[in-house]
Amino acid sequence: MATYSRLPGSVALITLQNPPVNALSAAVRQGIVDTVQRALKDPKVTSVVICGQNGKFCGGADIREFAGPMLGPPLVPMIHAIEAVDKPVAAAIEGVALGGGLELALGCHYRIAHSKALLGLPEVTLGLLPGAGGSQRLPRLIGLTAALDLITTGRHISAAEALKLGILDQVTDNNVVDQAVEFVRRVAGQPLDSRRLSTLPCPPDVDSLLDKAMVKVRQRSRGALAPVACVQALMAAASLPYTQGMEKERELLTTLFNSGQARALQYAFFSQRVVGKWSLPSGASWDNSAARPISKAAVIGLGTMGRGIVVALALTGISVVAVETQEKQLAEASQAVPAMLQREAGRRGLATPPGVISFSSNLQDVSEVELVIEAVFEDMSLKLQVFRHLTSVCRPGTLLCSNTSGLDIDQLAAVTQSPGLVVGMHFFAPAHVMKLLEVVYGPRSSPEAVATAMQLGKRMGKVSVAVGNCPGFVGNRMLKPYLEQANFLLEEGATPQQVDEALEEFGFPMGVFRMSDLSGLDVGWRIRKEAGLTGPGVESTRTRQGRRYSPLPDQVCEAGRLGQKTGRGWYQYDGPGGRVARSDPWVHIFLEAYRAEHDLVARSIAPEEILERCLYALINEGFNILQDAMAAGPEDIDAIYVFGYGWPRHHGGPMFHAGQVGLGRILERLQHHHHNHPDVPHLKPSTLLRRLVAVGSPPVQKWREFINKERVHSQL
Ligand SMILES: C[C@H](O)[C@H](C)C(=O)SCCNC(=O)CCNC(=O)[C@H](O)C(C)(C)COP(=O)([O-])OP(=O)([O-])OC[C@H]1O[C@@H](n2cnc3c(N)ncnc32)[C@H](O)[C@@H]1OP(=O)([O-])[O-]
Repeated sequence: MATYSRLPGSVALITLQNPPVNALSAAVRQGIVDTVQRALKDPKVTSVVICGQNGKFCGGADIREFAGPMLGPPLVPMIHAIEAVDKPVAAAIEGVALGGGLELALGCHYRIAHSKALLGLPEVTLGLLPGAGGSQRLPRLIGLTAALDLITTGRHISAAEALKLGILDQVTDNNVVDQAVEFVRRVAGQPLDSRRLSTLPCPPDVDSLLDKAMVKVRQRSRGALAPVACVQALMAAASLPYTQGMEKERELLTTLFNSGQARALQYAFFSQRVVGKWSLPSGASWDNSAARPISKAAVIGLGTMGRGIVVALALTGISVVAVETQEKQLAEASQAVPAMLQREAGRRGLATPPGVISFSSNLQDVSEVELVIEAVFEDMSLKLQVFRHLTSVCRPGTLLCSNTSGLDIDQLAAVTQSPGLVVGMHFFAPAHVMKLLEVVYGPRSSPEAVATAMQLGKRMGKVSVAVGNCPGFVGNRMLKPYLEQANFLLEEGATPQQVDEALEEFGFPMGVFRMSDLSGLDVGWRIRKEAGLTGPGVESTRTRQGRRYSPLPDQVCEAGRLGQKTGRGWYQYDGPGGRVARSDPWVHIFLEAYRAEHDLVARSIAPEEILERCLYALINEGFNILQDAMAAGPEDIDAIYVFGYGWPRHHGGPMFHAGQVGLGRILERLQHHHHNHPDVPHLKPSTLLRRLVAVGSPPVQKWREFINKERVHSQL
């Protein structure tokens, strides 16, 4: 709703009220229509100020309403009515003015903001475009170039930048409502024509800026619809009169609104928030488990991951003891880390946190910290050694966390005096940049330890997801069948390019083989050796441990081809460290020889089959993970894949995508492929998938409830 009050000096104050972000729900829109009418009719009122309750102006349209029919007064005429008012109307912006919230402010004649406010039109991140006049009014106010940047990126800008761009008329450190009231009193009676943005001409697109932008946006968007529609709306603004431009904006918005991509992106928006409300099979959860405050932490092992973790911690202002026992590595890290910290602080517009990192080669120096993150080489015996040492050095009650990407957390906990204080904190490279953090709880991890790690993740600006302790946790456990299917497809006739093209066409930034070359083929090779799947004494057959196995990647590594780091892998590069992948004749000859050696006849494989086998195998493992209660719900899995594995956000995530394709279809295709490949267990449809199809394939938002019910009735 919106309240009305009359302030001394004939100013009407309209306050939006819809916690927590005063989103423009039907009730708020009705409230605005009613209060603006009232201000109009009140002869004693000479000017109007619109503000938001609880220190936030407005977070935009109410995204929760998008799933249902649109009720209440529409936004566009509501904002037109404000613009048409013949008394000055000022928006007093505090906290945020985003999406429809900024569009509402653009309908006002003046905009005053607090210096800490954030502004923007992030609709594109929700698969939409500014649909309440933003795509038509903003370019008229700040020009095409700046409008193009804000609308196609959806980025939030500071009040200082908004003032510089000309969006704001004033920025204040004081009470913004008081400032706005004083401002409108001062301008009352002045002509308003030039303040009505819809009446101003839109600067013409003299340098075909928009055509060039369209080419770039199409390349960058990898199949996402909204960025393209944003440019089309701006093209309308630059070439059509306002009313027709608005017609085009409405048309484009309707198309986007009804697109699966918009639903996927809105689901991703809420998934990112749902995972913060974590719960464990024990019943412990975010709202009944207290996190411990952390002001001093330590990181053990200063390789690539360790250095990134030190920076991520330091950026929160926590003091960090960075420990590395190898002198050479320590020397390099103590050079590199401060520079990384400065760079990252600069990128985030933060001042570099003062002197919060100390370097040491002595594990004794972590005796006073509250939390330790171990990031040494991915070898269980080494990690056990470190944990044994830590449990003797650290003071009682210290949380011990491991950055392992898939080793058994409970085995590490077992060598400590307080297994309840051991959790996994699985970062993704580069650890100070990638948003995802898997917080891994073992059967003995205490709710307090999980709560503390989740809270710390939030402080580092991470999307933290609580997951159960199983081999590969969630992300890497699902990646295994995806990688295996890709290798099997090569055996059967595909090329690395064909597989990668199909996945990149789907929207992945990089296909599986280019990604493997980037992260280094030796990483997987070492894990397969440790699992006894390959290595000296292991027979080179295509069946290992009772299931189909492709020795292809092992043989590529045995040929010294470890990816970008050696300049050769599944592709060739311009020397070690090269970034540009080019098809390599060696690989094609190698594949033909391999098929001949194993009597395999190459066949042509369509992109559809490549997608089905790689993605459905991954999705199927997602269902097994939900069945095993290693993730609380589909949103957890989808947030992991969107923020950690490059799953295209406009497809929502693997589990959401399964719902969009149709669970019946996924089941039928898995059965088809499993029938053709009975020696590949991860193609065998998960019981949970079968159960969901059997009960009519409820929408993804209903799975969490269904799984909990099934678990109670031990159907799973
Ligand atoms: C016509 C028009 O052109 C179009 C079509 C539109 O306008 S489309 C809409 C465009 N607007 C946006 O894209 C802004 C989206 N919101 C945000 O970016 C952030 O929320 C925030 C504003 C920067 C605050 O961040 P935060 O970190 O302080 O808190 P939070 O945890 O994120 O949010 C706190 C709680 O508020 C909920 N929430 C936030 N914004 C919301 C919104 N616009 N609608 C509904 N709920 C919203 C959120 O789900 C969470 O709920 P719960 O989990 O507690 O139940």
